[in-house]
Amino acid sequence: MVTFKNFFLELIKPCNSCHTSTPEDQDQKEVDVSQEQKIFTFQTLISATNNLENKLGQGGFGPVFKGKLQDGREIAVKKLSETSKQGKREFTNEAKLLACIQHRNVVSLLGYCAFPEKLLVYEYVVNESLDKLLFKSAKRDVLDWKRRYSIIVGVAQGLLYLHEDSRDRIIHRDIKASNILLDGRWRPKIADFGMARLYPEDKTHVNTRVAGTNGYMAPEYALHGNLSVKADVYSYGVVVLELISGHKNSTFNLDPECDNLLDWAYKLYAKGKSLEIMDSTLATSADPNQVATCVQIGLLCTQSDPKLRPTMRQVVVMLSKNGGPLDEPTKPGYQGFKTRRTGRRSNSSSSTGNSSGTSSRTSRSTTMSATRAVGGTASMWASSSYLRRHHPPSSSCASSVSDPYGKRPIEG
Ligand SMILES: Nc1ncnc2c1ncn2[C@@H]1O[C@H](COP(=O)(O)OP(=O)(O)OP(=O)(O)O)[C@@H](O)[C@H]1O
Repeated sequence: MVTFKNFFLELIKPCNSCHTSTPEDQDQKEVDVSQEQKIFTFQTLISATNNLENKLGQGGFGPVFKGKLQDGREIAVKKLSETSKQGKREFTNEAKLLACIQHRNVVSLLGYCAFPEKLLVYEYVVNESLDKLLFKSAKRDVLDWKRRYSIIVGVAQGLLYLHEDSRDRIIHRDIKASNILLDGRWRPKIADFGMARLYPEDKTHVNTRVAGTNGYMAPEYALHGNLSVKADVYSYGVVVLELISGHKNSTFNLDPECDNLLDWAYKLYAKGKSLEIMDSTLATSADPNQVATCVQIGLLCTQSDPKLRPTMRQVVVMLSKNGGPLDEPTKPGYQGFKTRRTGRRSNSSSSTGNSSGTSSRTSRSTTMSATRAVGGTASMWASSSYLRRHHPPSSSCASSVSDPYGKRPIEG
């Protein structure tokens, strides 16, 4: 049996010699050479975190603590909660994927401790997560338009790297404001790879069990478990609209006619009033053309049909000065979904080796996640009588319903 320690050794050694091709990545590599991922002793991390005292937050698989290594580097330490069964798998998944990733818009994994506690050690990202500033803080105005725009661009570049330019092609599956950390220069770093999936180059999508967070999950993924890079594009679009408006999609309640932030943004866009979704704290800093472009990009990314959504490469081009005219977005949400959902989901394109047994498990997982995982219009369809009729909850899913973090286990 491969021990946890051996697992990491096998994993990390070859990745330290990963080759990168672009000059930008080579810059990054110089930094990484001096900060190789390593095995930390439990004692080192206990001292560094002052006995796991300074808690930064609580994630799906355990608490995160702030610490400082003897060499002065600040760290964030994620501890696998003993009670978390799904956490063990997410924990290993996160380490495995992050060990091979090097990009300025993706958080760096510095190392780990396997015994007696399982701990992952990251660079500490000083301004912590975007959600804390955007939704929970009176300090929202520190995020002026220039910063928000650079977050929009940086997250797009990080996702493009994951989808197309990293050694393994990766779908993050849980892009949301709390998984975007901001460094001292307000540059975004994508974090939390517990649920990320590799996907084969020759497949456009895979069928999988659903895992994700309320308000950010693409409809085809939440309902059918159809996972492709376009699920991340959708979540990215939600984050873009949240950044512009300062409102959280899943708790949006500004307009009784609109089920969620996406509907509201589309309604105003269709009336030629996109700028009205803008957070009032941006009034003095905003560049109206950029804001309008970003609203349109957010709406293009959250279109119900994944084929209509742009790729992250196209988003990066749209955000560049030479982006040119943008397409007209179609309505976000579940438009067109009712008709596609009438048949049983086909597994023909699955590359995950789903047996029929897995398939029915996928269907049940999908139901439960969708019921509590998508906001606004999405929750309308997710919790609709249609969904209950076609995907009745099963006892095997019941335990997941009580998961306070809205996460679902990933398959092996
Ligand atoms: N490297 C880091 N630097 C600074 N703060 C961090 C770092 N990693 C995590 N945090 C803080 O710890 C909190 C918990 O992180 P974690 O990724 O475990 O969970 P989450 O994304 O908030 O929730 P969930 O696991 O349900 O998605 C984050 O919201 C963030 O504020």
